[in-house]
Amino acid sequence: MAKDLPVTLDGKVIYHIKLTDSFQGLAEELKQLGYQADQKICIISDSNVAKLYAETVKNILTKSFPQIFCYEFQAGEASKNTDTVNGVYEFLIQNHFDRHDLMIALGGGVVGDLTGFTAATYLRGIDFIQVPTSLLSQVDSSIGGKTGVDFMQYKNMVGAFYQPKLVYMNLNVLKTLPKDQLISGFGEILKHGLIRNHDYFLWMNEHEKEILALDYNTLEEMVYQSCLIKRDVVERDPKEKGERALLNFGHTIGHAVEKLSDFGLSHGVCVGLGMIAASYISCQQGNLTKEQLSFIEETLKHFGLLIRVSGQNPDDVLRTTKLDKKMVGNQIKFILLKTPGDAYIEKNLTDEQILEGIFYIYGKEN
Ligand SMILES: NC(=O)c1ccc[n+]([C@@H]2O[C@H](COP(=O)([O-])OP(=O)(O)OC[C@H]3O[C@@H](n4cnc5c(N)ncnc54)[C@H](O)[C@@H]3O)[C@@H](O)[C@H]2O)c1
Ligand SMILES: O=C(O)C(=O)C[C@@H](O)[C@H](O)[C@H](O)COP(=O)(O)O
Ligand SMILES: [Zn+2]
Repeated sequence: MAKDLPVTLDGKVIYHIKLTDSFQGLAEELKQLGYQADQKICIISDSNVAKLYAETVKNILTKSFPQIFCYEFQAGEASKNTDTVNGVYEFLIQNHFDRHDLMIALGGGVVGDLTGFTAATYLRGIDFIQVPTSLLSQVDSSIGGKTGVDFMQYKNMVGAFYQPKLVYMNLNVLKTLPKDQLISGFGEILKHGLIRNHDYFLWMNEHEKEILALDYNTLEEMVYQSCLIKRDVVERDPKEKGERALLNFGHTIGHAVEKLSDFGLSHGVCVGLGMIAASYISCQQGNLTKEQLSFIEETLKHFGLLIRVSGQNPDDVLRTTKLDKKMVGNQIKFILLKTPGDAYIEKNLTDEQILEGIFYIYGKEN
């Protein structure tokens, strides 16, 4: 049975998040949304996902939508940039895409962020839908309309809030996802529990075995609960004026580690490290007990995430953290935990306090 989560903005349902076990229902969903046979569709995918799923999706759609085009780019974060966007613009122009046509992001967060940004800007905006295929993109990046690309090594520096018309996921594609990418997804999932729902964090602990064994029903419940948390936050604050910033828990330091690793460490792993640093700072602030910090560390470890890292200089990490777009004046907007399951925005941390958190994940606790 498919699961359906509507996303409401300004009192109106803007799109639905559909959790299914195949791509078969996609053509029907598009028809229900009013798309017609004379509209062109451009499927954007990366080199890994295209090989596995582009043909299948194309075949499913062709009967109802005969004008299907596929564009593929090299997989990886290094492709999430304006050069790749230019390539997509060219392809759309060459194939005469107009404002009534549709783009489909078939892939992980890189494909989703890049396709969404291209859709937001091509002809001042054409429709797009998200068909997320990585765990991370199913639980996080396909929802909420943050689109964008990296610029000069700065994460997500150029982008737009632009909502998809549909988020349609086939959970069975997780079977082909490499293990390290599954682990990356756990980073954002555990983040959802830590910022908003401690019971969900505990549920993850209790269901670790079934999750790691990819038991379908448990995975479906996990993805659903995570989508629910993210959906609720972005509905209340679509443009990150307040509460949505909590979704950045672990990202302030995490983005710096990600950049400094030259994107060699996955997004979710870096978010995990950032969450450990932020949890340590939360502990130093007197919010979390040492036992709570240890429990968070153990949980991340069980799901294959890193809790310590090496190879970078903590001072460089602090410097890079301070180059992030989340700076307000000279102050970093930092997300801390009041308690597991309840996060808040802290704008008054000193460099020394942040550095302590960074030192902690580099195994150099004072
Ligand atoms: N917009 C948002 O709200 C948001 C939220 C979280 C993360 N992000 C962004 O998302 C990106 C990370 O996304 P990601 O982790 O999906 O990375 P990704 O898109 O690079 O995908 C990870 C890898 O898995 C492969 N892959 C994807 N689905 C597969 C499948 N079913 N089978 C086999 N291989 C598959 C991809 O080809 C890629 O090699 C980052 O750029 C991050 O900044 C955005
Ligand atoms: O949706 C959000 O809001 C998030 O912050 C989700 C994050 O997991 C995601 O990595 C997001 O892309 C970070 O956005 P940024 O604005 O900090 O670059
Ligand atoms: Zn993230």
